[in-house]
Amino acid sequence: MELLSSTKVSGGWLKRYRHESLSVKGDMVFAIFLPAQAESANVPVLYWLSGLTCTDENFSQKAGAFKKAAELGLAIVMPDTSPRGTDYPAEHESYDFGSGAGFYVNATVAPYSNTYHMYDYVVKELPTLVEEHFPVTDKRSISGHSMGGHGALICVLKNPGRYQSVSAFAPITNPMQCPWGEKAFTGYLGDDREAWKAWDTCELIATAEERLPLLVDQGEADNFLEEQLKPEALEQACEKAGHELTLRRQSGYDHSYFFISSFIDDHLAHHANALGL
Ligand SMILES: CC(=O)Oc1ccc2c(C)cc(=O)oc2c1
Repeated sequence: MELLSSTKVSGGWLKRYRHESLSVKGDMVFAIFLPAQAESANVPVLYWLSGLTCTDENFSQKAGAFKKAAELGLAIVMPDTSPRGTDYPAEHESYDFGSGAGFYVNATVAPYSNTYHMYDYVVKELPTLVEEHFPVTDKRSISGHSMGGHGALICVLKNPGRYQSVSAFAPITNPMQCPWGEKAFTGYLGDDREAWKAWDTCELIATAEERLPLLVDQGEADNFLEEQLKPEALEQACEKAGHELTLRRQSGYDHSYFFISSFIDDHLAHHANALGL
């Protein structure tokens, strides 16, 4: 692992690293915030999954999360949103597919199937690396925004027992039924829509083995609300399955990090509570 930068913030440290990933067969960059408490004890970790076009840096620079995380004694790990450094067909042509848009799946369609294994990376490889090299416990929570909200929800639903809590900001709740998801799933997973169900929150909710309560914030002035995000689909799936959902429709908020920064403290408190902080 190569340390790229180290910055003191809120009494803790924000560090960025580059490392060689086996899951994506190439270099990946991630950031970790370590609160001051990590100097004397191991602390639990919140994994933050960012949305389309983002890198590890959007959350660290715009969410305003570190003051509260420092108070709580919570580490935050921020991975990138796709493999980098390849040049596959269509990989760099649009903001919603390929580079910056890994969708947290394991691609099965060539050539993306060579390296687009963001699910394995964020669920297994990165936590193993983090828990080996940093003063953290194996108590994990996960959250994310938009494409990353979809990622956080599927990671929890597919891995009972692995996370203590989950939340999301404006998640893509039903990717099988929206343009972003249909494009990404066709490109990464192929034409068989049955295979897509294993990566769709609304499908996974029906058969989940563990039912961690979901905290979701959704801006009512979000331009992507009706066509892409579909919070009502999540409401219906949760209602049908008896899955606890706190869906907060936030008047006037859009899809930006201004929205995230307005409510991130509530999400950190939700995770801290589940993590016993
Ligand atoms: C920094 C920032 O604003 O990030 C951002 C902007 C737009 C989007 C969209 C449209 C989708 C998504 O998944 O993430 C995302 C993130």
